[in-house]
Amino acid sequence: MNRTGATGQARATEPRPGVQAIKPFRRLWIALSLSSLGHWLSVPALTALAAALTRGEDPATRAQAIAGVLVLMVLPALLLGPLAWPAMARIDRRLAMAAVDGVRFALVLSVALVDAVPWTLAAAFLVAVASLLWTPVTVLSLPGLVPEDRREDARRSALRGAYGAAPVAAVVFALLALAGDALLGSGSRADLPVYAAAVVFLAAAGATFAIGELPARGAYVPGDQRAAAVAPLKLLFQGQGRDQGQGRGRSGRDGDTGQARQTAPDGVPIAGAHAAGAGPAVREPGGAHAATAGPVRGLALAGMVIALTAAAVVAAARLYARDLGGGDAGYGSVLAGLTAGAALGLFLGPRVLAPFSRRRLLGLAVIAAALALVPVALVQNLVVVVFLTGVLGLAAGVAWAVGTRLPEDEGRAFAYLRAVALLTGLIVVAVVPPLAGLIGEHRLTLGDAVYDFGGAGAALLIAAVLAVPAGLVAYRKLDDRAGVPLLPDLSAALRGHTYVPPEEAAARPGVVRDRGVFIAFEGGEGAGKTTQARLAAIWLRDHGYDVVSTHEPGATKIGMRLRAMLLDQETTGLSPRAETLLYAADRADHVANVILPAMERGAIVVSDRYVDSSLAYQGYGRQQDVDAIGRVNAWATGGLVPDLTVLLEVPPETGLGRLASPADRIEAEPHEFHERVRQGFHALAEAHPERYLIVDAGRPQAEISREIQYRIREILPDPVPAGTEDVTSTFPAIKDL
Ligand SMILES: Nc1ncnc2c1ncn2[C@@H]1O[C@H](COP(=O)(O)OP(=O)(O)O)[C@@H](O)[C@H]1O
Ligand SMILES: Cc1cn([C@H]2C[C@H](O)[C@@H](COP(=O)(O)OP(=O)(O)O)O2)c(=O)[nH]c1=O
Repeated sequence: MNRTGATGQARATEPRPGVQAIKPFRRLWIALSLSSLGHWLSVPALTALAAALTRGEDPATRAQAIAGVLVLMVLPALLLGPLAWPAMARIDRRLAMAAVDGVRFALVLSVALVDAVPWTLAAAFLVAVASLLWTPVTVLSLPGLVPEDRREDARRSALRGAYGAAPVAAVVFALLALAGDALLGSGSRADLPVYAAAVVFLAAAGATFAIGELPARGAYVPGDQRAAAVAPLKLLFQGQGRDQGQGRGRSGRDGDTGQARQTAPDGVPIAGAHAAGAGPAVREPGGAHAATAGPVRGLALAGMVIALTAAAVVAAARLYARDLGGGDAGYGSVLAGLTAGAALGLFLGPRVLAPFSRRRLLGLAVIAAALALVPVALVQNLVVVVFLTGVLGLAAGVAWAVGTRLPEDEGRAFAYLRAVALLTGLIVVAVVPPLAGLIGEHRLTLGDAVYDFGGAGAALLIAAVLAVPAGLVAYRKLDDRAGVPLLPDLSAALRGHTYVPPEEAAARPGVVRDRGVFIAFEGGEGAGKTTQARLAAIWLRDHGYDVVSTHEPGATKIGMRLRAMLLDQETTGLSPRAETLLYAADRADHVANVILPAMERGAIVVSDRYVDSSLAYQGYGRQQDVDAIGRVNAWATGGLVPDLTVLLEVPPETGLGRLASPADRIEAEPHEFHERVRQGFHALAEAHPERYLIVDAGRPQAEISREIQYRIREILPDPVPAGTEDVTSTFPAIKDL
């Protein structure tokens, strides 16, 4: 923590007003969030109504009614998801969504009035179909509402609205059930939450209508939203391995975005956080290729376990809460525990144990979710069950966030994980309630001890018995640090660094990590790297540090010759691999002859560009294998990773517009190239927020350098007294170099 009370990226965007300040976006956000709230509320409301309508019937009929509602609410995402995209591109989205939410209002209201199971089931299906439309509406509308450099923030904010509505809905449902019980007698008004869901949909329709400025149509390029519109069943049928094989070369359109996607409540992705590109910290040779069968199967198993545990809880919750004496309020509380835990897990996932292997973390989170299901099934106390489902949700949320960002899968991990999870979820919600009904209630007597258990608890236990070994196998298959003991690895990660087994450390004499500090400045052309690197160096020197300012390419004698070859417009036909190796050669020389000697004597090294430039330009920009480039560079540098990388972000047109001198070979690349580079840098930084500072470099130089000074102070050997930046920010801004 620092004086601004935030870390990394949060601080970087702090001085800017939130994306919610953009009025049309705020209106879209409100409408989307209300609509999501209606969706999430209608899940327990319709399930509880189905349960109430079959109250007098045998347990099997009851279980089928509950399973029916849940199955019909999952089915559309599995079958119809991709169809929503072209549909939403062609019509007036604002009016369509207002109408759709109006229809959902009428549907849900009619369910409460008709009071019949078949109509409840039909409405559940139709409500879920309508939910599919919101994601394409949001994604397709953003370009018209939000400037390009805020779009990522906007997507994330939309995601938070859509996901965050789930725990809110569960709490609202529980409160309504409680209120219904208190005011009208126990269990008498199962339709109260249904009316509430109808009202929320009506409000959503009104809010959608009020958006006003939503761009009417257009902005749909079939190729662009390709990953978002993948048909889950097709993906499963074809198999991830084949898809990956096709995508690996990052050639053509296939690997162009490098984005992972996240879902809205309907399970359809909102193009979301970038896939975490392999940063320079690629240290584990085994972890780089996911195209091999083991990790793919591991990912599939992980998706199955996440869905198995979470869907089992959702499916059993109504019956289980009743068995534990909690009724609908208890049902809502269990769902609230699960969804709040999951929301927290999704938020923490990318941040948790940052130096720890992501694949190991995914495996561990999956095992944790599976293990949490055991006490959920066995403990006969509703309060404890709510708490434990929160733990389960947390583990599942972390697993989901980590699994969908696995860099090696080139953005496909999300679509695949989602497809596996949807199918598993569908099967689980179809099977668990009938299984619970089939098992029925039993009493175990062991001596004096009596243990009552209901079918729901037993069904959950069966799910746990399946999930735990599946989780263990998933961990085994995902583990990219097999042979590295888990406990020291975890404890090193808790202390903020990556565990290096003693043998490996001995074999890496070149890397000096306990002396000196290494800071890299990265970003696109004209972002201000040179300016800010120099300002930072001046500031550090002013505080008595031994500072070595350096840059890439061309900081050594050989490097200068390589630089001339690399940047000369006359150099034509240089193959991307040769270009990569020349930059890596320059870097190897740079590390060996400039950076390491400086660090050995305890200096602070400030470098204008480092490994990330190769990952972003040669990897993302030239659409080469980012992992392979990471490995080449890890070898070239002996694994030296900066303590801090300052990423200066500006749209390419702004940065290129700042440059006065004629374009060099790389600057002369087309706009799409520079856009890919920018996205690449962003993905790299997002993958390791703990050692990046992302700065909006469109602001005045002094403001930027102050922000950088705050962050650098955190990693300096001796703290620079707070307040010095106020003095040093008056440094004359360094003009062009
Ligand atoms: N924050 C800023 N706002 C406006 N212009 C800037 C800013 N930072 C740097 N510049 C100017 O932009 C140009 C490129 O800056 P430079 O530091 O050389 O970028 P880079 O090293 O990233 O290519 C220079 O003329 C510099 O004075
Ligand atoms: C270090 C590095 C630079 N580059 C490119 C980016 C720049 O266009 C060029 C470096 O030129 P330079 O004149 O140093 O540009 P800048 O002031 O923007 O840093 O080389 C790579 O493509 N890969 C790399 O690994």
